Amino acid sequence: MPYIDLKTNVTVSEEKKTALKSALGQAITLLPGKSEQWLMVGIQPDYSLWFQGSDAPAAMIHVEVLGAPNPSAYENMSAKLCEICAAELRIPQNRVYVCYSETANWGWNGSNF
Ligand SMILES: O=C(O)c1cc2cc(O)c(O)cc2[nH]1
Repeated sequence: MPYIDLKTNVTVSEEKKTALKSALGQAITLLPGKSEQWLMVGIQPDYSLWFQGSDAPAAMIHVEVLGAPNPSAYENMSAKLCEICAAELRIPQNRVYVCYSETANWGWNGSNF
């Protein structure tokens, strides 16, 4: 049950949101045991976001996962997420932060995994 929350100061069309959702659904498979089947995605366009004092196109991505994937998987995931931001949103890869959170306690459908 991963969750990806993408905030960006770029405007994102509905069509592009769908493309992003699908790309993120593929990207999550880079983390062993994770898949789009349990993935929740949030996309927040037009977000007030500054990086290095500039509001040029940028993105902040939070990836939350149950458990603790191998750190090398996070390397691959960061590369892919930055590629997606560049390809889909025209955001330079050096204006994208990716932050990972791991938790042992995750609720769904009235109880915890
Ligand atoms: O995506 C995961 O991390 C995930 C999905 C899933 C489904 C399930 O029934 C479990 O007991 C654990 C679990 N983890």
